[in-house]
Amino acid sequence: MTLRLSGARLSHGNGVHALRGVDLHIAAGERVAIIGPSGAGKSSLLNLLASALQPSSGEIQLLGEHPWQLSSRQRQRLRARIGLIHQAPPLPARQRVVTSVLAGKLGQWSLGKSLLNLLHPVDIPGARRELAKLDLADKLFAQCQQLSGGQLQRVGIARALYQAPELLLADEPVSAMDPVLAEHTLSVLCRHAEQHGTTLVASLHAVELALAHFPRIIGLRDGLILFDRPAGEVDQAQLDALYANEQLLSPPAPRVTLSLQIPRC
Ligand SMILES: Nc1ncnc2c1ncn2[C@@H]1O[C@H](COP(=O)(O)OP(=O)(O)OP(=O)(O)O)[C@@H](O)[C@H]1O
Repeated sequence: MTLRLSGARLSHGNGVHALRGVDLHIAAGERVAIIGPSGAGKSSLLNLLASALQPSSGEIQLLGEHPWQLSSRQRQRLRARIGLIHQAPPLPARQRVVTSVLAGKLGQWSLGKSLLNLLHPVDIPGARRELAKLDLADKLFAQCQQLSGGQLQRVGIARALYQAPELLLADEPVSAMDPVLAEHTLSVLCRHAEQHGTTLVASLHAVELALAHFPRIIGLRDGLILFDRPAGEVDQAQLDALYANEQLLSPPAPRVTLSLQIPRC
């Protein structure tokens, strides 16, 4: 079993209840997309699963551990087994891409090797290999500040691929990419997960990409799971209910092409 949430609630510092009692079980090797309207709690859920945030109440089990019952050192070791891809990767502006990618293994390397890596990249071929999968090998020695938003997202993904974690979490990983790159990048992520037996959980605004690439879809709304079903069973009525927005005059629920609902990897 990879992860389990029981009655998980999360309130942010300002009192906003981002998650209001989530029960969830995801088995090892599953690929799951989380969809839902803005503010539904998708990022909050992923941060909970990354053990970056502690639930206000309820239980969480990750990779067979109870993260908040561990010492901080043990929790650090658990986090080294989890990769979190951010929508806007927090990479130092002047850092070289090669160093950013290799930093994916900092949690697994000794202090000596980590420090050495800051002075001179210790595995340039490894970084080049992951960047090449994302068509970014030519940026190996560029500074992060020289990259576009979509290129930065791919550096963040290359870093997570290099880390090769057991659990890979991705928060809107392709939001800054054009449709062709987004499609390619999700294929790379899914193929990596399949080949390594990695559990992959990604939040996505592009419903058609979620349906096309992920066998299981979770619809989140107002901090609660509205539906949790195989991609092939998600229908337009469920999507309409998920994205209904009474505040807008004409709610534009996404219309999806059902022919895209075949998982490709
Ligand atoms: N750090 C924070 N402090 C206070 N409130 C927060 C914080 N992060 C998120 N929230 C609130 O928690 C709720 C859920 O936010 P979250 O970012 O998890 O939603 P989301 O589904 O990822 O949204 P989006 O699709 O727009 O990224 C929102 O009401 C948001 O305003």
